[in-house]
Order: sequence, then structure tokens, then C-alpha cells
Amino acid sequence: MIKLGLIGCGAIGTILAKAIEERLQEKFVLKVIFDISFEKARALKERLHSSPIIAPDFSAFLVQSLDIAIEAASQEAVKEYGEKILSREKDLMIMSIGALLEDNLFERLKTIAQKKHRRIYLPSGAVVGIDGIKAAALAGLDEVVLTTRKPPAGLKGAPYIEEREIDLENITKAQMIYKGPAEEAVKYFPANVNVAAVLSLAGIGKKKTKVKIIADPNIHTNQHEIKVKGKFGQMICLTKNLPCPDSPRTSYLAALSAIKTLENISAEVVIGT
Ligand SMILES: NC(=O)C1=CN([C@@H]2O[C@H](COP(=O)(O)OP(=O)(O)OC[C@H]3O[C@@H](n4cnc5c(N)ncnc54)[C@H](OP(=O)(O)O)[C@@H]3O)[C@@H](O)[C@H]2O)C=CC1
Ligand SMILES: O=C([O-])CC(=O)C(=O)O
Repeated sequence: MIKLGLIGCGAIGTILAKAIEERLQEKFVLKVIFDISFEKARALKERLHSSPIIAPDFSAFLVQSLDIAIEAASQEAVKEYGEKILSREKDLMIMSIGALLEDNLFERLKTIAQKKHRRIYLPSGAVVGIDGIKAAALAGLDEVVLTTRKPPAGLKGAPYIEEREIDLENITKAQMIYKGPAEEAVKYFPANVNVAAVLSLAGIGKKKTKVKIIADPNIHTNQHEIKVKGKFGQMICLTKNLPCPDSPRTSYLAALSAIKTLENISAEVVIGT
């Protein structure tokens, strides 16, 4: 049995925890859950048939014997816990991938993983096309552009919106509110464009990957369009994501992608690149 620990008991954590016991139970067991809000962890445990331990704090989480720790919490969680998890010889799956673009955190995590013979898993999340981009990058990419289009309310709370006091409620037609490199986009929109981080790591890096964010009051899906040019040719991938059943802000595909990553880890056959 592969022993799992989960950090973050929100939208993605809940779907993942349920899938572990309903779909992946032959190979995986969820041993421990942790959330900054003990109440959220308790609420998740009540929805499960299995009985994971609730860690009251991160230290209690870290001492558990685990094969993989799954982060589905926040960029802060990755920055605070990532190095400690790998140093304690656990593999690490990360959903808040935007954190990796800051201060060479990705390089630091990779160094520890190499030293400790551990692995880091970065699911594709709420976008399609990462498989093709990984392969295409081998021959060289010239341009990668992500255009994220969300209902205005989905951008609420982002530092960029708050700093500039952008009035989301008064946006009446589609409006580009941000344009910049992935490295900057993930700081200004930490809960909105983690997909820009996985895209840059798969492709041409955090400085060259361009990000545009459009607030569009006429849509009800989270849309991510990726355009890539390179030696392989050109690629255009569009995802129109429905939200998770319990969370209007999080795309359902992101949670499904985390489940599929676990399936791949234990699979005899892995389909796709
Ligand atoms: N890679 C991708 O494609 C995608 C990535 N994401 C990212 O994945 C992460 C999880 O998403 P989602 O499930 O929707 O988020 P939710 O807000 O629904 O759940 C996250 C939970 O983790 C808790 N949490 C936050 N920081 C910490 C911490 N430092 N330690 C412990 N618990 C913490 C939150 O508490 P509180 O609410 O009190 O902060 C909350 O209960 C987010 O960072 C999100 O931006 C989301 C969608 C797509
Ligand atoms: O859920 C989405 O559509 C994408 C998202 O929030 C992220 O990448 O952080």
C-alpha cells in the first residue's frame, strides 16, 4: 500500500480524498490529513468512510510515515512545507505550482529530491496540452502564450485586483486586466494561474511564458487557452472548465488531474507523455 498524506482539505483535497477511498483503495491509503483550519479537516473526515488521522499542526503531519505528501492548500504551504517534506524522505505532489517560480524554490526542491532519492509530481491541473508541450520542448519552442478567461468573481481576492482596487462587480464586458510573464502572474494571481507555472516548467520557462488574464462576465467556465509555436509546428489548446461541485472557483479538471497522477504512479501502463 502506498501511504498518502494530504495538506489542504478544500475543493481539490476533498475530491482527492474521496477518490482515494472509492477508486484507488487497492493501492493507496490516506493516512493523515491536515488543514490550517482544523474544522475543515474534521468536516472532510466526516465525509470519508476511512479514518485518516487529523494532524493538528504541520509537525504532527511531518512525523507520519508516508510515501507521498500531497499539497492542495496554497502557494504559502508549498513555500513553508515543501523542503521539509522532501528532507523527511517523502515524495511530494504539488497543486499550488505557482510557488515554484519564486526564489528558485523549484531548484531547491529538486536538489533535495535528488539527494534523498525522492520524486516531485506536478499534475497538469486545469489545462490540457502539457503532454504535447513537454515533447515539443525537446526540439525547441519559440513562443508560449496562456490566455486565461474567468468570470470576474473568480478573480476576487487576487493581490493584483486588490492593489489596483479593480471593481470586478462593475465589469460588464470582457476586459483584459493583466498581461505579463508567468513569473509575475503567479504572484499577482496566486489562486488563479497556477496553470501558468506548470506550463512554464513544461515549456520555455517562467520569464518567456506570456500570460494574459481576461475578466469576462459573459462566461460561466474557467477557460485556459494555450498557444505554442516551435520547431514541431504550432499548437492551440483550449480548456473550458466547469467548477468543482462544491467550489465555484476551482476547476473540476484540476482535481481529476491530481487523481490521474496518483493512478499513473501506481500503474503498470502509463498512457500519454
Ligand atoms: N494546478 C492547478 O491547475 C490548480 C491549482 N489550484 C491550487 O490548488 C490549491 C488548492 O485549491 P482548492 O482546493 O481549490 O483550494 P481551497 O481553498 O478550496 O482549499 C485549500 C485549503 O487549504 C487550506 N490551507 C491554505 N494554506 C494552508 C497552509 N499553509 N497549511 C495548511 N492548510 C492550508 C485552506 O485554508 P484557508 O481557507 O483557511 O486558507 C483551505 O482549507 C490552491 O492553491 C489553488 O490555487 C487550484 C486549481 C487549479
Ligand atoms: O482552476 C483553474 O481554472 C485554474 C486555477 O485556478 C489555477 O491554475 O490556479
